[in-house]
Amino acid sequence: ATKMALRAGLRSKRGLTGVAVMRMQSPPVNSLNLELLTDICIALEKLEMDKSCRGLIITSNQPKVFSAGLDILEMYGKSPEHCGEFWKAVQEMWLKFYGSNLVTIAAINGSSPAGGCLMAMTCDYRIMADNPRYSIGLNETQLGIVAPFWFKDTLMNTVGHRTTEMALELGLLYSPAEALKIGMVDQLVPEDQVLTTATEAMTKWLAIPDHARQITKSMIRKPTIDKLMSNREDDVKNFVKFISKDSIQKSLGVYLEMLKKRKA
Ligand SMILES: CCCCCCCC/C=C\CC(=O)SCCNC(=O)CCNC(=O)[C@H](O)C(C)(C)COP(=O)(O)OP(=O)(O)OC[C@H]1O[C@@H](n2cnc3c(N)ncnc32)[C@H](O)[C@@H]1OP(=O)(O)O
Repeated sequence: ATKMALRAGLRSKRGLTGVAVMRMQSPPVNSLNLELLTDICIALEKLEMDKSCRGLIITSNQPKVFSAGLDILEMYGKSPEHCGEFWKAVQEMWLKFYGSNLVTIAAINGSSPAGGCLMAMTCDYRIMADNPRYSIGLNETQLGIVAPFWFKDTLMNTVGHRTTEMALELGLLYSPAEALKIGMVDQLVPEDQVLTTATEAMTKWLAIPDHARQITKSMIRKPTIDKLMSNREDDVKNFVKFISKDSIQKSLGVYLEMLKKRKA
């Protein structure tokens, strides 16, 4: 069953209050299915309304994985209606995180491909475990699918135009060191220090008056958010049309098989 442990009002050794820690706990790999996406959105909505909460750290309770990205099983062999509902939930998660008034920090304690990378990139700051076995990036083309414009925009806003061309067209997954180099993540630390470092970084961000930081964040991100807001329905239709194609379903099937074989 999907579970998401949520601990609001974290009190660290340094006495940091008003910071919630969201720990994704959906075994085995925190793939973003409809249930987990809905849980995350509801939790974030509650925190946004809680006046005592100023910051959110999102991390994983699963070993070795932050999030495996969108749950492929939500897009493979499902009805167009189901795919549409699923895509609305993905949009909702992105809109809520990218437009959040809270300081959001991703404590990336494992691999974070595709939708997992997207989720991390919606945050204000990213700290990743310095483990060369982990990877992060938007690898959609490797699955034979196309990252939609708002995935592309989020990446471009984070790493710039040229790096986005290379990263997206080739579907590159980066090691933590490479991700740091291109600016996909902001800091690398030993695995056991990811959460404490996130808490330290949060202190710095919370030293800025909320209203000034929030208005500045909105000024920078609003055009990207507005672009999806004014195209939400078309984006859902495009997704359903694209994902329902026989050729795309076949690619997803082959990819799922590959994941299973790799394990064997
Ligand atoms: C015009 C508009 C068009 C729009 C087009 C659509 C755009 C879609 C956008 C985004 C797409 C995505 O996010 S797709 C998801 C992409 N994710 C990946 O490619 C990651 C795949 N997973 C891995 O690489 C690895 O699992 C891992 C590195 C994350 C972890 O490795 P580990 O060795 O720890 O675990 P396993 O590989 O053994 O996996 C365990 C178990 O989980 C299944 N699994 C893994 N990832 C997914 C997933 N994303 N969805 C569903 N299921 C997943 C894997 O098959 C194993 O299952 P079994 O135990 O049954 O074998």
